[in-house]
Amino acid sequence: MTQSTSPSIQTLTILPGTTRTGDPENFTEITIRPGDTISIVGPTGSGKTAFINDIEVFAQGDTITKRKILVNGSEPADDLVRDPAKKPIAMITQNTKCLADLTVEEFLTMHLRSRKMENIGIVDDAIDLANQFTGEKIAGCMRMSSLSGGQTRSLFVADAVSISDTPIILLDEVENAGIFKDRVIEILREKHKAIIFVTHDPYVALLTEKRIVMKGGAVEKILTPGDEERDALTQIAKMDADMMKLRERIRSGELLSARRVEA
Ligand SMILES: Nc1ncnc2c1ncn2[C@@H]1O[C@H](COP(=O)(O)OP(=O)(O)OP(=O)(O)O)[C@@H](O)[C@H]1O
Repeated sequence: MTQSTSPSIQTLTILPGTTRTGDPENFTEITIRPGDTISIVGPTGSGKTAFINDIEVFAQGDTITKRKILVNGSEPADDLVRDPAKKPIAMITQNTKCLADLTVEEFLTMHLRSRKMENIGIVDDAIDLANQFTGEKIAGCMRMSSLSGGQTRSLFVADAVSISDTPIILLDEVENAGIFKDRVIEILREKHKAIIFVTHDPYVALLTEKRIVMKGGAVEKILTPGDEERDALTQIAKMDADMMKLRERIRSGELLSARRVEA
């Protein structure tokens, strides 16, 4: 059987806590559903990581922010919070690194076995999926410890989708890490996963449907731009593609003469 052990999540609700100065946060509730794409933006130190950490630990007024997280409208059951096999949330950060001396295939197979799932092509599916997120090809025979940052994060997102089958994926500032963010968003939306990015990247911010703006440790605004930003998104997609080309040229050792900056 290849059943998911994560429980069915219809809604995840964030209830307000307090700002860094102890005042009540100014929103009623934020509800996240499968398929939602959300970015968390704001200046350095504004509380973005604290916000997704609250989601990751299912805060119950017991973190510095005093927020509460409800699952399907209620306080989450204990096993949902404590049993890693049942946890419906995967968090992938810039610092995600795998020290296991295993091949990619062995690593994924071990994860499958720990979840009592049979490998009927799931490992291959996870590797194929990871390869859709990164331009640096991942093969099953590669050692986990030799993967680049982009490959590792792509594999962990694919692992969260294919093996953990978690309905909610949190990504903390992974934008410069060699992953195709538009593909990640597109595929996770297709697979009906909720994805929440902490980001400083304008392209990611505009690719997501909802934008939560943080300030002083609190949610300052919740934006749902809809069509209003469609033209800006087209322009930013082009700028992002140009920046990627430039990055590749610099990586390959090219000297950028002023004449040839625009590729
Ligand atoms: N509501 C809050 N009440 C009290 N302290 C808070 C609150 N929110 C965040 N903090 C604290 O403020 C500090 C900065 O928060 P955080 O790391 O979440 O910011 P950030 O926006 O992720 O910053 P960066 O962009 O630099 O990663 C942390 O020490 C955090 O614990």
